Amino acid sequence: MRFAVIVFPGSNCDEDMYHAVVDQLGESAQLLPHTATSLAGFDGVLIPGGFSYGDYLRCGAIARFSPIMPAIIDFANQGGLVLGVCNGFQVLTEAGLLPGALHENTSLEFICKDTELKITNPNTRFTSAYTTDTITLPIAHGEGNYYCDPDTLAQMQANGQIVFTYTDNPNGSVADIAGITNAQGNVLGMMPHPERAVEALLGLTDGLGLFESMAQATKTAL
Ligand SMILES: NC(=O)CC[C@H](N)C(=O)O
Repeated sequence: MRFAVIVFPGSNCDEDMYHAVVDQLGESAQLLPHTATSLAGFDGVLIPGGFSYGDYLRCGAIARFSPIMPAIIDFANQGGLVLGVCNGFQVLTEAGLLPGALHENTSLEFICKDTELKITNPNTRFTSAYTTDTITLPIAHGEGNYYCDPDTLAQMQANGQIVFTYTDNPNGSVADIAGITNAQGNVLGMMPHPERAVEALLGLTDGLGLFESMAQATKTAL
């Protein structure tokens, strides 16, 4: 499987994402600058965390207009797997590829700690490799407070689009939401960082299952 890891000015988890899929998973990947305009030859897109364009206006609001975005939107609309983590999740909501928005944490503080997550939908292209329903991943964000209107929430619940929830909500997210997919299930956004939890040396390994699930889903589909 060949992943594109998108690099915006201000991304700071791009190398971690690359390390996770190449060094830990054994798949191939390429760091792709925000100025690129094509995703030809890639089977999956990883939008990493960070502070794209300095978080000016709102997190992800400027990245959403970068040259690579039309290609990402096309890729997603054709059913390609797209993962956005943290700032990547914010970019995906700004781009309209995922419903809702990320507000400031209710504490108005940047929160950096390990969190326990419940896998609320194990039957997705991002979670199928997990054999447990509870995992621990780190969070590191100032604007992770997920919001959507009640109708959208009900629709997502009915469609199984809520994939991860916090067991102890750290940021005020509606329905304890930590990660969601689009209705088609090929785009996932999540605030916790799976790429920071892929080897014992980092203290956590629960992120690996997510990348394994993506690789399996792509190989099955090919
Ligand atoms: N780690 C991240 O991607 C942080 C995202 C964003 N800059 C925030 O603070 O919410």
